[in-house]
Amino acid sequence: MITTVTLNAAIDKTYYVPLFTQDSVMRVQRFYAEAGGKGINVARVISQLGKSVLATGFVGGFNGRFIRQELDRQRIQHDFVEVAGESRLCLNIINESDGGSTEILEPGPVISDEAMEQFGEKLKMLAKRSIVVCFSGSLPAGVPKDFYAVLVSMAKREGAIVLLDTSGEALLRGAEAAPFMIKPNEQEAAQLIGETLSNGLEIMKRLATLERMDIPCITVSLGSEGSLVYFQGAYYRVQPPLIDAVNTVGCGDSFMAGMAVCIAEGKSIEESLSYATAVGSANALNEKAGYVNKVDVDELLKLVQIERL
Ligand SMILES: Nc1ncnc2c1ncn2[C@@H]1O[C@H](COP(=O)(O)OP(=O)(O)OP(=O)(O)O)[C@@H](O)[C@H]1O
Ligand SMILES: O=P(O)(O)OC[C@@]1(O)O[C@H](CO)[C@@H](O)[C@@H]1O
Repeated sequence: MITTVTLNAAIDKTYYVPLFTQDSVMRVQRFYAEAGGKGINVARVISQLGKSVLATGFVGGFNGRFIRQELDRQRIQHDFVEVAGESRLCLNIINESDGGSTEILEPGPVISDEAMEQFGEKLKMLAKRSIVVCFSGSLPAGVPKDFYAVLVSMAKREGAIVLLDTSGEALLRGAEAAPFMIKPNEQEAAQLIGETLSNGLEIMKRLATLERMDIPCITVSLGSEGSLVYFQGAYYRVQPPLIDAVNTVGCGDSFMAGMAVCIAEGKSIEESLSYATAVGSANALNEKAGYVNKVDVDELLKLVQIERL
């Protein structure tokens, strides 16, 4: 089984407006409301790829009930810790005139010590049954900055392969617990090494050789440019096909879903990266965030290019 963890779950609302203009009244043409937050997106995409997955984390309030109901409707197994307060609402406004996207993300509920303890117990039990545990997204308020580091170590002790996709200090601290894979974007990678380098490959190489970083797989994702990857001493560049992107929010989560599926099935790094790249690109073809069509994935996979550097 694959388990995905979303500590800061959300209702993701995607608004399509003809022209996004600041300081104006805008009428929404089409909109979607989905169970979201990065780990939940990962779970949904894994399920759309036809694989078994369970989503866990914290949910609360009316929004939390909506999230559980949506997961039930989509037949995705879940086991969340209920918390006081409301799970957040995250807005993604797509400007149809140029395809640009503006995200407005609420902070989410404050997590109590008791809820954190309860979650730790749940995670131990789930990680024991999981081949892969994938942690994704920002930390909610109340949670210590090293919470991912604690959870990553816990899941590893239970025998799971751990993937971590987060940012800022949560990533800096979480990376120290040596998950199997991290997926920073270029800016986050630069933050990890503590300096700005203009060349993606330079960033990648510096990152991979940091002594405190004992991570077998580091993927620096570059949007439509694909990704630069370090895996056990080797470097790769992966190039997605050229597509007409509709909504790129959730591409990173879809990439993580592809990696989780392949790692759980023991696929080679080349196969895993190619597949994950196709899954990431397939998400961009969809109006909803964290949604893929398996037929698109299979077609795009034929066009992904991977080279060992
Ligand atoms: N416009 C695009 N065209 C083709 N493939 C894309 C595009 N955008 C993203 N992808 C694919 O998805 C992968 C992950 O995307 P990206 O680098 O945008 O992740 P991210 O910044 O973590 O996204 P998010 O946080 O919104 O989920 C890329 O490496 C690439 O393979
Ligand atoms: O605040 P976080 O957890 O970093 O990001 C949350 C979020 O922007 O990420 C997803 C897209 O990747 C959206 O579903 C969600 O709203």
